[in-house]
Amino acid sequence: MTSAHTERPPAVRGAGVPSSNLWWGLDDIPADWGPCVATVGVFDGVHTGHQQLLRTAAAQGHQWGLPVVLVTFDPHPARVAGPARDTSSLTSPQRRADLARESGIDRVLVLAFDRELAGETADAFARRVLGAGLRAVSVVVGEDFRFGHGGRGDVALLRTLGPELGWSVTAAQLHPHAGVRCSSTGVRRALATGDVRGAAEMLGRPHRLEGCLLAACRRGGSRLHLIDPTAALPAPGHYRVRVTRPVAGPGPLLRVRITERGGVLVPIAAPRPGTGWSGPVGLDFLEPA
Ligand SMILES: Cc1cc2nc3c(=O)[nH]c(=O)nc-3n(C[C@H](O)[C@H](O)[C@H](O)COP(=O)(O)O)c2cc1C
Ligand SMILES: Nc1ncnc2c1ncn2[C@@H]1O[C@H](COP(=O)(O)OP(=O)(O)OP(=O)(O)O)[C@@H](O)[C@H]1O
Repeated sequence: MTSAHTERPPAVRGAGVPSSNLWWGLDDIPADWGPCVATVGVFDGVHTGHQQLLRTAAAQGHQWGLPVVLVTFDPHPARVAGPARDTSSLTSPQRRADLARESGIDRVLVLAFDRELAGETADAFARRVLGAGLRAVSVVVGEDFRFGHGGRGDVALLRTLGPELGWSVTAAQLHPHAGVRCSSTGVRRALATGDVRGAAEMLGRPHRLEGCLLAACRRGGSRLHLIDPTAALPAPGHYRVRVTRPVAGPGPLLRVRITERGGVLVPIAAPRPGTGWSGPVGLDFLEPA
């Protein structure tokens, strides 16, 4: 049996108010849960393609009077299985859940992606998670969705299992950006070249880095201590960012520097405990500066 729990974060993480719509594993699902509409995938970017898919799932839930659940994985499956590739994080599970909620998702189930889960067959995963766990009556995924050991599960398998497990399948068309499928990979590539505007176009919002400000550099500036050390950094250089804080919301525009060594230097004094600046901040990357 695959371990159901991924690591629960401390009470406050990220620059947003902690999400209350998260389940950290199958054990968190209430015993009387179901039926529901379910969608599955990493959804790291929650980019415009994902948003379109999520709105399709949300519209179905609305029409049928059912809650909509997004099943996601942490860490990114490609850190555990398959060929090595850039899996730097565009969102934390908490932020993913906040963004998913904006597209009409009611609950987010985070599954710890470990070697054991990577070894589970698509058939077994569908039965255990979508069937027994969520009691899904509708599964909504992109038409190229793959899952299960070796990525062998697909839309056709979900459709084959439908009559037995009681769900219908919607395979959503893939939303393009500049003529190619909008993808988290595309967003990571844009950030890696410093194209934060292009990344924002694909995301439908600026890319955000979340962290705490530390007094660690000269001339009164601060260093951003990233909450997630695997967060996707824009290429070294200067950028105009909007600072956001929990509850207080959008703050000032600043010019920050990403160093060659992956430091994030912010030209404001580090906060003192008890000031409005203490606690986590988010930097929304608007444009090169
Ligand atoms: C039960 C399970 C087993 C998986 N095993 C593998 C694997 O062996 N190799 C691999 O590259 N990906 C594996 N994956 C990851 C999937 O290929 C895919 O990345 C994941 O389902 C998320 O879909 P998405 O990338 O479309 O968001 C597995 C996924 C699941 C749910
Ligand atoms: N452009 C898109 N339009 C609609 N649905 C999409 C799009 N891209 C991905 N999806 C769907 O969203 C779900 C999550 O996909 P996934 O997280 O793998 O997206 P991705 O952006 O391609 O990620 P990566 O680039 O890291 O592989 C899957 O069901 C997938 O089919």
